[in-house]
Amino acid sequence: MEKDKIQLINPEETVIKIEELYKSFGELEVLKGVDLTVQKGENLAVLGRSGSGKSVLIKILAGLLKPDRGNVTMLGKQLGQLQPKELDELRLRMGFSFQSSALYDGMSVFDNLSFPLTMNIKHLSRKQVNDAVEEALDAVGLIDKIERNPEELSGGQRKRLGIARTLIMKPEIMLYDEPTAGLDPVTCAEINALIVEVQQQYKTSSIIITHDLTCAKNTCERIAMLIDGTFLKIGTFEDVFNTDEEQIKKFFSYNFTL
Ligand SMILES: Nc1ncnc2c1ncn2[C@@H]1O[C@H](COP(=O)(O)OP(=O)(O)OP(=O)(O)O)[C@@H](O)[C@H]1O
Repeated sequence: MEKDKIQLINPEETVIKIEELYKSFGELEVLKGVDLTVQKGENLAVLGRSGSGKSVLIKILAGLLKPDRGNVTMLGKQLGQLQPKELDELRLRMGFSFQSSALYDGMSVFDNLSFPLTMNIKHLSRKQVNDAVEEALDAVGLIDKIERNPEELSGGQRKRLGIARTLIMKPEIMLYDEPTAGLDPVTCAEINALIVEVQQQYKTSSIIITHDLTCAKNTCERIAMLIDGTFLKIGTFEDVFNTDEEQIKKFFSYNFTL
């Protein structure tokens, strides 16, 4: 897959802007002045060692954690200035593919999708709900599983269902936390392809937190390397891969699975 051939929708428009972000837990300084922008239509991977603060960063973007200092602007709204209702409205414009986003195992695949839709958008007709569920399942290649229960699906299919559950709300931003973790190489490749399809079909802009270099290379226009609490290097995969920075070279040498 050749990511550099994808045309960004509007590379001039910034949809995520992170400025001078700090977060500590007691004595532990995790984020120490993080700056980052994501352009409209772009997929950006955040790479970093275990414990470097990737999940903390994505939780701040999702509004689940508050930073100690700094600003996050998403879709033109500054997170720190939003009232709870405004934050909820903003979050409806974002899709989350987190490991913790558990599926409802007691409900069918159809109900797993129709439930969040009808919870968030009132007064939809039965046909509108059916059409939306079918469109989201079609997008992730699970239309034939519509009457199954999630526990009957494989790990990769469950991941797809989780993504469909966010797509049903037509998100403008997608946040993926370790989308390929725990999957075999073939399933990883399928999820990577799906992430790119979502970007193209739904015109999303995304941040993808990952350890998986193949995922970063095949799904993202740019990579941001989180080391010692800041982004040491941001650029194309090749820019980052070919850097002389010792800590980045070490990260790539231990993670080289391409
Ligand atoms: N709520 C919390 N309270 C205290 N410490 C926390 C909390 N959340 C995260 N940390 C600490 O912050 C650091 C960064 O954690 P984080 O989960 O962001 O790492 P990560 O880069 O996502 O790692 P991994 O790749 O292993 O998932 C870790 O040392 C972690 O123990």
